Amino acid sequence: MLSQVLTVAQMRAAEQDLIAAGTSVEALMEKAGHGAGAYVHRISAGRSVAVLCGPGNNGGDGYVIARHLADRGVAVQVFAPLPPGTAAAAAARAAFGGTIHEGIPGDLPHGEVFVDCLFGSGLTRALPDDLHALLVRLAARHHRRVAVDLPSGVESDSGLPLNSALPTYDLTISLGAWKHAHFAMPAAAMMGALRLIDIGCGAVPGVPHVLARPYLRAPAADAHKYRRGLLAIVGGAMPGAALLAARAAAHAGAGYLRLIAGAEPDGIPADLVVVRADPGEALEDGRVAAVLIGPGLGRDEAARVRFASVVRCGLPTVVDADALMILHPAPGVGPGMIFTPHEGELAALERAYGLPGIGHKRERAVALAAASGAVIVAKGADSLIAGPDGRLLLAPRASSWLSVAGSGDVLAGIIASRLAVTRDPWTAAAEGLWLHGEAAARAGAAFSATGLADCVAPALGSLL
Ligand SMILES: NC(=O)C1=CN([C@@H]2O[C@H](COP(=O)(O)OP(=O)(O)OC[C@H]3O[C@@H](n4cnc5c(N)ncnc54)[C@H](OP(=O)(O)O)[C@@H]3O)[C@@H](O)[C@H]2O)[C@@H](O)CC1
Ligand SMILES: Nc1ncnc2c1ncn2[C@@H]1O[C@H](COP(=O)(O)OP(=O)(O)O)[C@@H](O)[C@H]1O
Ligand SMILES: [K+]
Repeated sequence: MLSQVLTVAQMRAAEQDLIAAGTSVEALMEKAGHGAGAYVHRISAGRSVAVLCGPGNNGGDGYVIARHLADRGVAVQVFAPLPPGTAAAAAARAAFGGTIHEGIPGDLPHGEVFVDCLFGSGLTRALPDDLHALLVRLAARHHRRVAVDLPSGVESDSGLPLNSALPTYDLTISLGAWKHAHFAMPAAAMMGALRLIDIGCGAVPGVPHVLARPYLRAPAADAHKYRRGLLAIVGGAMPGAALLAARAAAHAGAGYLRLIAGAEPDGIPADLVVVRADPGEALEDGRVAAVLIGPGLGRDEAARVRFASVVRCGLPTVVDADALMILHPAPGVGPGMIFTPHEGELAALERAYGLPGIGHKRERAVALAAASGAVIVAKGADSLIAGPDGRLLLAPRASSWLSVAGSGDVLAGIIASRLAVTRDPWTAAAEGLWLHGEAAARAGAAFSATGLADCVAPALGSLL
């Protein structure tokens, strides 16, 4: 329930449910403000705090936070360019009783922590110039910046900034539930670390969730290599990418890896079995649990023939890279498969399936999943997973060092390995994407794709 991601309308409905069940808006604001205030208190470590309060209930949270800090002896100043416009915010302001700077002051303090409670989910349009300037100036005069619920000026449902030159934050404290902006670019990049305050919202059926740490098990006591999963990687014109995917797959759980080579690979690792046969024949082995095709495949006629052989075998398949660019809707293409497009490949798939390609990334991925029957792992700085049944998982921000050539091949190898183990596309996509992010966190800075692949086993080990 605490992993659910809500739109503004769903958040309002969830709050209305709480109010209907007997909790007042003031009580919800108190809970939210106390939770957020505790984080700000910890960050301030006793040093001065400036809270910018807007006219709505986000501003109301700000007054509760200010009171929480003042009660603990923190020097806190409130900036309130507009008077409270809701009863709950007015009551919270009255209860604060400390220094409030009204209007737009000329002189602003320098201090340790700035708390942005100007606007939250009620933002309906770009900030007017005077409020925008006040926000930017206050943010610039403080070392640490905290956004409450959302950075002001960010649209909650889209993650789009409605003003240019908005501040960035060290911490964003979401209230009640996650919002889409917390996971969508470009907003997610402005927010710093993310924390959530539980105010008791119930589970909303059918909404997206945040990708969670999976539960994995070591192989069963009586496991053998085939039972753990035989993954066949269908290579093509450029063998390096398939070898990289294989290196990652080897560390992600599959018991046996077989490369059905196209071009002759150099430097084959000793633990990789290379088969030089037509994929159609090679995949007839009834022990193959899953297939990966795409990394280094090429896009020529030979690539199309190899892809057609994979489709005919009807096995659970990860379709990546070049294979996504030559793919067309056909019997056997989609159901039981995982497509792993980056933005360019997503656009190509939308053209292939006659989709308009409009709306939020999450809506485009859900539409492609429904049209194709495949599980879609839409990659990028805001990766997500969409299922043909409409399910959606949003990945927490991963290391930006993943923006290195070959990290997509590593992801494809990990997901394919999990597919060989689990035989379930949805589970494999979720486990694989999580392992990729965790491997990147362990790889540190400036890693190569090979270095990333070598961190997959420790990432997996951390889940056992
Ligand atoms: N409800 C609950 O139970 C709980 C809610 N909680 C908190 O409430 C927040 C949502 O509160 P909210 O709906 O009052 O919205 P908020 O973002 O404070 O401001 C909206 C006001 O600003 C105005 N306005 C909008 N855009 C503008 C602009 N660009 N420039 C100028 N004005 C603009 C708009 O009026 P308008 O002019 O559009 O009619 C309206 O007056 C949420 O983020 C969370 O922090 C928590 O306490 C938990 C319990
Ligand atoms: N800035 C970023 N932050 C987080 N993850 C990123 C970022 N840039 C790229 N990635 C991830 O790295 C991988 C890149 O894959 P892809 O675009 O296919 O690259 P390649 O083809 O070079 O392997 C994807 O999993 C993507 O989600
Ligand atoms: K805010």
